[in-house]
Amino acid sequence: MNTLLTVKNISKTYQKSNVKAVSNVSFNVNSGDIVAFLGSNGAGKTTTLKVILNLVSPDQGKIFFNGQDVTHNNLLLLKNSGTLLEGSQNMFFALSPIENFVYLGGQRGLSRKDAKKNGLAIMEKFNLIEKKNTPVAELSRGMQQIVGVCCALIAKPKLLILDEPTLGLDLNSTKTMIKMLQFSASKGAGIIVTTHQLDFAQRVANRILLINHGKLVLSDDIKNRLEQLNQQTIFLLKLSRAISENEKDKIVALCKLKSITQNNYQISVENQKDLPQVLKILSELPIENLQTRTKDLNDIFEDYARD
Ligand SMILES: Nc1ncnc2c1ncn2[C@@H]1O[C@H](COP(=O)(O)OP(=O)(O)OP(=O)(O)O)[C@@H](O)[C@H]1O
Repeated sequence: MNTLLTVKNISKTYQKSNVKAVSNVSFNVNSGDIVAFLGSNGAGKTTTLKVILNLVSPDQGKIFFNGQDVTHNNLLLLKNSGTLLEGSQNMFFALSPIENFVYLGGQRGLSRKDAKKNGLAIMEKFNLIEKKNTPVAELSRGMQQIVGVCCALIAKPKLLILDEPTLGLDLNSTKTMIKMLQFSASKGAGIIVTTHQLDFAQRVANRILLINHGKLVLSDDIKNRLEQLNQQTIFLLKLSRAISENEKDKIVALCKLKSITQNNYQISVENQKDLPQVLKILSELPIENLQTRTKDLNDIFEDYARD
């Protein structure tokens, strides 16, 4: 798959607040990629997206689209991308979804007929077709979000940049969103999606970018990273009493022990050869409940998005 977007060494300090929001960030988005761009509040995700879209000018670094430098002249990027940015509206609230599709589709070179057809086909998938003539201002927040995503997808762009597209969406709409994004990626689109919903990120994306205090701290294939993490065995234990100091010493000599709540513990066995010995220690504890669990994106996030 070819590289659609290259972000190279971008940095941005906001003069007003003197905050270094983005620090030397680099990554690629390939055709067919769904990249989950994750990080805590204020980590620098939106600023990075705004630099890509030339809405914020970087202090250093370059943006390339299809190999062409679009850092300061992003017409090519805008022509080939669909965006949904947090807090800024990519549609007109006084207009209905259909009117927005026709206007925004027209800007992207679509005929009225095709703009309507594309927009309504997406609304239908979200079961929202009966609202096609209702002004966007009169829709619920979740519905507005869906119409925003329809507008971003209207011209079947090569690059999709979606800032928190699942904000306010119910379970069914989130599932539809996952299917739509995966369908677009299967047709060759490259997608960057920011979200705080890690289960959504894990279900939709094939790659993860994690930013912390403006610095990219992880860029990896999600499956690979989870497979690596799940070489470990994790036990969740509920005991009838607290672990004694002596028991604690035996456990931490072999594995990691984390106290969750009173009498509830998590034990992570990193080395499989230690498992028989760990099981022996566990068999001597007053266990009320024992579960094993696999690691997920929450664990990656906890490891990398610390202060
Ligand atoms: N226009 C601005 N002027 C000054 N500082 C800003 C501006 N926009 C963002 N910042 C600061 O830059 C940092 C990064 O903000 P940004 O919006 O990029 O984070 P984010 O990762 O998108 O956060 P969230 O998940 O909360 O949306 C924050 O400390 C924020 O206060």
